[in-house]
Formats: sequence, structure tokens, C-alpha cells
Amino acid sequence: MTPEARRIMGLETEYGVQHWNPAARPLSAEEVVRYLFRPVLEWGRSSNVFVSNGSRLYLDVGSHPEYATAECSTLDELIASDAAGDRILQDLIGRAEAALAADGIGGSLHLYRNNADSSGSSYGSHENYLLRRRTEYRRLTEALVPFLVSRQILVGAGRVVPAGTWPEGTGEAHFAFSQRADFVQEGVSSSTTRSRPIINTRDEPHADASLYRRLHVIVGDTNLSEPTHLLRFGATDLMLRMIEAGFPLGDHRVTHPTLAVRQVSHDLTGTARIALREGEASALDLQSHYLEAAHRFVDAEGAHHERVAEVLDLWGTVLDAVRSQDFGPIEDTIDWAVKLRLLERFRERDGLDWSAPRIAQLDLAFHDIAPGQGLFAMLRERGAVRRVLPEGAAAAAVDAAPTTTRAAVRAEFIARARERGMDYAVDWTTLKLVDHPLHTISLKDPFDTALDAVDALFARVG
Ligand SMILES: Nc1ncnc2c1ncn2[C@@H]1O[C@H](COP(=O)(O)OP(=O)(O)OP(=O)(O)O)[C@@H](O)[C@H]1O
Ligand SMILES: [Mg+2]
Repeated sequence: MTPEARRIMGLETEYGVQHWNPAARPLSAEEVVRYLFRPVLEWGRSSNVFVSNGSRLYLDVGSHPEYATAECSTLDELIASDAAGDRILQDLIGRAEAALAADGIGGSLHLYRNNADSSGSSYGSHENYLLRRRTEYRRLTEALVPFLVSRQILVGAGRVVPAGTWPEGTGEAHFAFSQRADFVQEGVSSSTTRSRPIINTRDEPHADASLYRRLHVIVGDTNLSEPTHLLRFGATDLMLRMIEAGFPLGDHRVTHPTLAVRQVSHDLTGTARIALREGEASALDLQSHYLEAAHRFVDAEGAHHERVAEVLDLWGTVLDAVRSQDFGPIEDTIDWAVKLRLLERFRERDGLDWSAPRIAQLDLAFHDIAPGQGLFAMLRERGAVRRVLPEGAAAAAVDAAPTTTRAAVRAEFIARARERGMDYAVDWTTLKLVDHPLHTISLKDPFDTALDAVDALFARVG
């Protein structure tokens, strides 16, 4: 891949938390995260730290632990770095449960890779993509919205929607493509991520601002399977490449993005008509159109990484499945389809309605990452869900940063500071030792992997 063709990507995951204790009142979410982050505070003296693989682990407002992957420039790095986050949190769950037992509280802790809790609040899964500053940003985001609005039929995590959600007030409980769709409040907006736009335009590049921008996509669901991650980032990256190259994509403009997101999510046939500035189209129409364009683009320009063919294949397979309404071919691959199949089995076996409390419990348990608890994890362990990464890659990513980005430099800096017992303060673009503030290292180029500055700094401070 030419240097110009590379793109930094990162994924932020906010987890839902719960304490389960049959014997006593369960702890509140605030209390849970206090237990969960106790070792982090001891380790990093803060509940906002960068860990040894270059990623960020922190507690934001609210009580949702967040893990933001290090900067990645390949899909494999991204999937591995994200999976490492689960492992880091699983370790914290174990320690917190031990502390709860020691304090005489007991019970079990659960962390959910989902986007909605039973009290109606939502938490996110945010994608980050590096853009060149010269790309016309308005045009890019406008062209991307119809893709993002319809993308859920590919990569939604699936949700059992309670009665009254859709149509609002009157709809019955049912299964929808997306976790997040019903919480989206705006299209493209610069307001805070808390107002939940599709794209957040706040200009915070975490890089040389004269060269780069960071695209911050807020609309996605927290995914579980490796193939779903592959398709989500692989297809979105291809869309960005086509837009950047000025490749003709047709001028689709969604009239009401927040309405369209809901229409798409609640229609498993993929055929609901979405109003466009000119005419209308279904999610299947839009996605088929983008996939066909991506094929032409790749035929003309060549594949820019070794998984492009796999991304295009999977994209086509999901669209065929939705079009034919035969979800069999994606039931071991795509989050929503894996989940739908599992829940349908329970529904048939026990004669349950979508509104049954048992179904809501299973929906939640699907996303649990607590060791031995999650239904998705159980299916994956049994071999019922396909993988993308080679064996051992996720485990290795707990301590190893991606090698193709500045995350490698950050990780090396952190390792050396810890070796020497020196306090450090790190963010995406700077590395410094608390006691040597004049020797701050600036990492404005996210592709820079050179360790010279780190070598020099530690040589200087001894
Ligand atoms: N230059 C860049 N381009 C694209 N992605 C980047 C770049 N620099 C960092 N990232 C990624 O962006 C994400 C930033 O995560 P972080 O949680 O700090 O987000 P934020 O949007 O800055 O802040 P917050 O979540 O606190 O609002 C990480 O996944 C990181 O890998
Ligand atoms: Mg964040």
C-alpha cells in the first residue's frame, strides 16, 4: 500500500455495566465502576489512562467504562485492538468480583457490548477515520450519510425492541437491525456526542491539523463478531476512498436522516422507502448501488489491501440474504443474524413472544463479556461464529500495540517509563514524563513509528 493510501482508524466502545446479586440489593452503576476501576487507579493514578497496547481506557461522564483502540491502519490491527479491550475489562471484572467478595458484598459483574439499557439510555460505539484536510469535508459527509443510514442492514447488532417504540406509541415488540438507531437525534452536527448525531463534526484531528481531519461517526452499533467488524470498517473505508477520489456515487440526499435511520432499522426486509431529496430508495437499493460502485472502483484502481475481496464478498452475501430473506448464509457471520437465529430458536422452543421478559433477558445476555456469561461468546467458542483473526491475535494485542502507527511509539514510551517507575502523562499526540516536562515528545504524524525520540528522551533523563 502506498503511504497515501493508508488510513488511521480507531474504535471507541462504551460498555453497559450491571451488578447481579440474588442475595442483596445490587450495586448502582456508579458503585460498580468504582470497583472496576480500582486497579486502574492504583496502576495509573487516574481513571483515564493509556494502557500498554497504546489504547485508552477511561471513565467518561456517566458510568460507562470506555475503551478507545489505539490508532490502527489495517483491519486486522483494528479488530485485534478492539478485542484486546474486552480482555482487559474481563481481567478487571475478575478483580472487582474478588474485591466485592472480600468486602462481603459478593455477586457477579456484567459488562455489555450493547448500546441501550433497560432504563432507555444509550451509549455509543464511535468510529474514527483519518481524512486528508484537502478533502472537501461537507461534500464528504453529505455523500456518506445515505450509506451510514442504510449500513445497519449489514452491520447492526440486532435488538429486541419493546412495544411502543416503532411506530412510536403503537408498535408491537419486534426484532430490529440496530441497537442504536432509535437513539439517533441529529444528522451531521458539531454539537457534543451526547446529542447523538450520525456524524459528529467537532474538529479534533489528534494530528497535524493543517494536513488532517478525523471523521467521527457516532451512528454505529457496538459489534461482536470479527466478520461484522471487518465489513463495517472495510466497507466504510471503501466508501471514503470513492468519495475522496471523486468517484461518481450518484447524488443521494436523505431528506430526514433521523427518521430514515429508524425506518431502516425496523424493517428486516430492507425495502422500506426512504425519502430522498429526489425520489426515494430502500436500504437495499442504496447498499446495492454502493456495492456495485465499490466493485467498479476496485476493478479500476486495484485493491488497496489484502482483505478487499473478502469485504466485497461479505457485503454482497449480506445483501443477498436480506433480499431473499434467507438469513442462513449469514447466521454464522453477521451480528444481527447470529442473534436473530438464537432468539428465534428460544421463541419456537418455548412459544415466546418478542415481548416476553425472557427474550429481553436473552437479548441482554447475548452482549455480556463477563467470562462464561455471554451468549454470543458461547456461540463463538462452540465454533458457531466465524473468525477473521488468526488464533492468538486478540490475546497478543493486549500487550502489543499496532506496529504501523504511532501507537507503537506510545506503547514503547509507556513500557520504558513503567520499567523505570517514572510517572508519565500521555495523550493521542504527546508523550511526557511528569518529572521532565521540558522533554515532551510530540506525535503529530499518526503514521510515524520511529523510536528515535523515545530513545533520545530516555538517554537524556537517564
Ligand atoms: N488522527 C487520527 N485519525 C483517526 N483516528 C484517530 C486519530 N488519532 C486517534 N484516533 C482514534 O480516535 C479515537 C479517539 O478516542 P477518544 O475516546 O479519545 O475520542 P475523542 O473523540 O477524542 O474523545 P471523547 O470520546 O472523550 O469525546 C481512538 O480510537 C484513536 O485510536
Ligand atoms: Mg471517546
